[in-house]
Amino acid sequence: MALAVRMRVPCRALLCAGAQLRGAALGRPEWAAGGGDGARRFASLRVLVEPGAEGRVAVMKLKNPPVNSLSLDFLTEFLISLEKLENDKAFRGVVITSDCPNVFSAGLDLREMYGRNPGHYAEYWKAVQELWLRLYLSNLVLVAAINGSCPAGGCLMALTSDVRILSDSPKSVIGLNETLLGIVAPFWFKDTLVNTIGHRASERALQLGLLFPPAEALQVGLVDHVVPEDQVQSMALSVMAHWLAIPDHARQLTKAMMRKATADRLIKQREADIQNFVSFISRDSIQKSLQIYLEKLKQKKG
Ligand SMILES: CCCCCCCCC/C=C/C(=O)SCCNC(=O)CCNC(=O)[C@H](O)C(C)(C)COP(=O)(O)OP(=O)(O)OC[C@H]1O[C@@H](n2cnc3c(N)ncnc32)[C@H](O)[C@@H]1OP(=O)(O)O
Repeated sequence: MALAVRMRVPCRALLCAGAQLRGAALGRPEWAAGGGDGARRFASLRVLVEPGAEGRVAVMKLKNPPVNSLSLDFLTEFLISLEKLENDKAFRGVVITSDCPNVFSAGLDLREMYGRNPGHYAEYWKAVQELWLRLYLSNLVLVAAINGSCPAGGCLMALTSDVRILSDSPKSVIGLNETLLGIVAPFWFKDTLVNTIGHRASERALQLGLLFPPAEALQVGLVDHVVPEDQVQSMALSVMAHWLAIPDHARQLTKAMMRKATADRLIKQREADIQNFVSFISRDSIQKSLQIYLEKLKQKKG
């Protein structure tokens, strides 16, 4: 039954073209015996996977300092790790969290979208699509333990989870803030948000590029729980236990029923979406906006 609902998306192209070529350089994740409970752990350079609870749950820690920006290499490693977990029948759920202080993920890596060539933009966008499809259609229970700032692509990752727990900290803002950068969230980012908080709230959030502080994120339904910083992971594991009490096949079929139509919209036009992205991001005006935004980030530091 579980096989019937495995919604394998065509990730092979990415994993072959990207990951295998990069594999050696990236320090391909390796399984290693670990933990007295017989659970396994593995690590790559930028993704650390540890057993969470009773060997059924893995905790995936994003470890791409300083801000877990989603570079092409990071995406590739993340996808390899996720596939390992999907293929290991021991695991039924994954908690996704950050190993970088105060930041869950700064979203897409702006350096992948600025000053590169069209071929690079196309490769990068394909990887971003793949990340979304693999997470959104995952058979695993995914819980995002959001322990810091979560803008744009970081928010997209969190939105693909089944449950979101946000730390109660002034740094923990979350939202699709693309318009603040002078860029536009693609339709599948928008669809994911609409599916979570509804049309009107999404319209406002997207146009204004809102980054919601914890109380507001909870109120609008962008996250499900707000807890003190030191309780984010324990809360995630406790919520996970609740979800794992449901038989997998019934939960997976239900998840597929809820999400398939949204995913299919992208699957049916992946190539067109890539071309659209490449021509959009290559525009002089968009490159200028990104340059200004990157400079602002640097100035903030000085
Ligand atoms: C039609 C439709 C078609 C398609 C149209 C196109 C659609 C594109 C969709 C885009 C989705 C995205 O995710 S776009 C990305 C949006 N992301 C953001 O706006 C977040 C920007 N970052 C921040 O706000 C902050 O860095 C934050 C995450 C809060 C952490 O603050 P901190 O004070 O801890 O750290 P900082 O000092 O700011 O940053 C540390 C270093 O990391 C760098 N850095 C920060 N964010 C970065 C990022 N996203 N990519 C690369 N580098 C980043 C900074 O420049 C610094 O570099 P050094 O100075 O060198 O050390």
